[in-house]
Amino acid sequence: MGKVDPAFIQAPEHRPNLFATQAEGIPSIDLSPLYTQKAGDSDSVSEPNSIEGLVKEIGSACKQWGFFQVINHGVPLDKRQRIEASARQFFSQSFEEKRKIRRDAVKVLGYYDTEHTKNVRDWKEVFDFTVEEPTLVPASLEPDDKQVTQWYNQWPECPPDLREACQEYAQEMVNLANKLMELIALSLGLPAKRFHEFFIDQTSFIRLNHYPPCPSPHLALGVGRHKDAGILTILAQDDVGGLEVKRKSDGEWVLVKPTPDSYIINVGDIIQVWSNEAYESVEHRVMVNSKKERFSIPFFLNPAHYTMVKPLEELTNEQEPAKYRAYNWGKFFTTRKHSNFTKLDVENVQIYHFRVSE
Ligand SMILES: O=C(O)CCC(=O)C(=O)O
Ligand SMILES: [Fe+2]
Repeated sequence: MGKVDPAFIQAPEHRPNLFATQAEGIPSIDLSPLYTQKAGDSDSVSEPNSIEGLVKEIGSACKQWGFFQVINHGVPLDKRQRIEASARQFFSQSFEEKRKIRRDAVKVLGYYDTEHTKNVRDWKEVFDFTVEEPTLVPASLEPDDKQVTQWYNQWPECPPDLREACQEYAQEMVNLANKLMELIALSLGLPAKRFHEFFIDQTSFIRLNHYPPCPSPHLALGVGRHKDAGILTILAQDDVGGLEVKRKSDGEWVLVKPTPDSYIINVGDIIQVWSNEAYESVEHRVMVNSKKERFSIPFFLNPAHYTMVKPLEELTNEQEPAKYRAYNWGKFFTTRKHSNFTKLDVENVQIYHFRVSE
């Protein structure tokens, strides 16, 4: 990636303001109440008294921002440092080396540097792997085709410990996601374990992102504006910064300042549908800069391919009817994966296509 190819250039209204002043940022939530419960309770957040405050904080962050940051989250720092170091080593190799595990139309996991968000190319290179090996997904995009296929990860030869670092880290992410989903369930007035079934046969994946320095950071974006399609995202960003969130209160883009050893959490489209819009998935994007490269690692929590996503019955009634028709996650997910890979002339599939008009 040298000179800026026109494929990377954003329309004027979507270009970043590199000099935006620092405004009020996303809430920071301390998860230590989860880990200071009496013995025997440490794996569950179903003990209401000790975590009531935490549930309230999570609920209001989901409502007001759709984004928050967590500290004292219980993920060991050495696991994070190990995957971050492996990611750096992997991306520092030659393109010839990286392309050995390049994604193609059949093998959808692995390395690639040509992702498009809303049909503009992103200034980044990535490595994707799924948490479940193999991951089951629909074999075709055809709505009526019920055949299933398996996705396998592609691991690089070098660095040799990348695979283990990724697998260990993935386990930590699943555990943290489980705890966060219990808190989110409680915040919606649901039983803590309401979302447990959606961890079975999950299609979750992790992406190692590398944003190289860009000669024209005012024209391009590391990732164009978008919402995350899944349930929940847990993001580790390095100390460079660049992630911006569209603030719900006024539509301003605000920078998420890096905090060491914290994770950024955001609600995805599926929580928006399940909660019947009590919580909304919020737009975000990534700025790049001309001097520093940046690394980030999002974990995308996704349900099983056979999940029919629709507003939860407990959260709908005659006064609050379901705002969405049910859609099949597997078809939605594979359609998205396919269309981010191939530049399309039409808009990507979006949840509002399933929105019931009022
Ligand atoms: O790199 C980041 O900070 C965020 C990346 C992101 O939003 C995504 O990959 O969906
Ligand atoms: Fe995202």
